[in-house]
Amino acid sequence: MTNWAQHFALLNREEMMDRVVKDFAHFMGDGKPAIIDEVERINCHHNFTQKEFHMGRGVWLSRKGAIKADEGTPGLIPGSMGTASYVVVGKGNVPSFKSSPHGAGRVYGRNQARKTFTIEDLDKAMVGIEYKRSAAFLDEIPGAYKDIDVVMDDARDLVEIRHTLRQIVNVKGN
Ligand SMILES: Nc1nc2c(ncn2[C@@H]2O[C@H](COP(=O)(O)O)[C@@H](O)[C@H]2O)c(=O)[nH]1
Ligand SMILES: [Mn+2]
Repeated sequence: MTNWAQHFALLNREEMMDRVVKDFAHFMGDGKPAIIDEVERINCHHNFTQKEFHMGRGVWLSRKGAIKADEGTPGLIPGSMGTASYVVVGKGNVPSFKSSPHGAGRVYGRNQARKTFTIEDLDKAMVGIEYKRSAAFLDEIPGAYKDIDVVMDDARDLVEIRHTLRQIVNVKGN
């Protein structure tokens, strides 16, 4: 059942990426879709459990708030709607069970963030980034998350940074 659910989730992520590529090709094209040269796809998930082999034995490993960071495995570590995100490659760190953080992680819980921040705070945090202005996103304001650069520095034994991505547009559903 776990394998089936994981496979279902993988196919969902593939479908989402297919749609992004298709829409991007339309956006870039002049009347007809542009030809997109897709060089690499990083299909990276967090919050899952699977059977793996670690330190000499088979274990059921749950990565909660974590991604797999096996040696050479590409991954994504997002910051927040207003800060940098990282394309990484795993180092296969044994004591961490070949894992790394899945994102910046929260300083404020969702309810706490909604009570602490205002829409004006969100406007200030999102200067220069195109986003859908709504109080519905106050719980995801960049200030509700840890500093991603500190998190990345703490994770230096777990992953190598390949690319640092800067936010231009943020799209969230509400
Ligand atoms: N690049 C973006 N990263 C984001 C955004 N909102 C949250 N985050 C980061 O992702 C992780 C995981 O999110 P979660 O919804 O599973 O908690 C989180 O810790 C943040 O670091 C975003 O809009 N863009
Ligand atoms: Mn999530």
